[in-house]
Amino acid sequence: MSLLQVEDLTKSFAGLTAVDSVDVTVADREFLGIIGPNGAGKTTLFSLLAGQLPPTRGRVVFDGRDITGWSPAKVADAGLVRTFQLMRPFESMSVLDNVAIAAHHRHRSRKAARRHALEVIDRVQLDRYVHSPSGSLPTAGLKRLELARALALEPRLLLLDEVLAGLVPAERAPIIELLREIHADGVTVMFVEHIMAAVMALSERLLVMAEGRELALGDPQQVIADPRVIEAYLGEDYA
Ligand SMILES: Nc1ncnc2c1ncn2[C@@H]1O[C@H](COP(=O)(O)OP(=O)(O)OP(=O)(O)O)[C@@H](O)[C@H]1O
Repeated sequence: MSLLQVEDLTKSFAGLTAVDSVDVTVADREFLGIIGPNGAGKTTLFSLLAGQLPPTRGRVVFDGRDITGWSPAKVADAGLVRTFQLMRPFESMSVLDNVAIAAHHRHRSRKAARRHALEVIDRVQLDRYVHSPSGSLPTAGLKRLELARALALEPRLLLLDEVLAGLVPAERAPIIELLREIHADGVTVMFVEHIMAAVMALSERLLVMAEGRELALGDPQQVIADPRVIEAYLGEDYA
């Protein structure tokens, strides 16, 4: 069963078409990797799906409802949640308070929101930082906090935008494992990432974007062997 249907999705910025007639269907509980060169339109696609940008053209259907043009808050309430490449926690506030603010969208009472926030903080293994100001977290901790804030919204579909960027390889492995667990818990994931080892370890299908368009979509092993993908993104060294 499909959870997300994207039809002819297009976004133009004064003369530049950042996302150009993208059609993609994501199955419930799928893990879809998305790769492509800088400026390919990956982040803009996420902004269109999550309601941060209105499309110039096209339609987004999520869980059977046409959510095109909905506000980010309404989209998140429906269960479609994104993380950001540039993380923006409230730095002077504790990890707990940052996650509790997100949890409040699902839990009306302060007590229930804090209880849910603590569960999510445990889930992402940030428990030893629970009362620390989020500005004091190391980069890997900030990544976990960004995941926790998204998970506190109880997503059905999670859009992950370069959650591994800025991490050294030793820090990546536990986050990759965490993403695997989140997916195994039943969350559908769309995963924009440049770290190919992670993309290949996690993705069930792979979408390659270039110049706003779909260049290839399908089985990850087949997609990375496609000469057009090698030329546009991976380079001969990868192949
Ligand atoms: N608000 C905006 N106004 C004008 N142009 C924009 C805007 N946002 C993005 N663009 C342009 O749209 C194109 C796609 O950008 P986008 O950030 O979506 O690419 P990306 O694939 O996410 O790249 P990266 O891998 O570097 O994050 C780029 O040429 C970018 O400069």
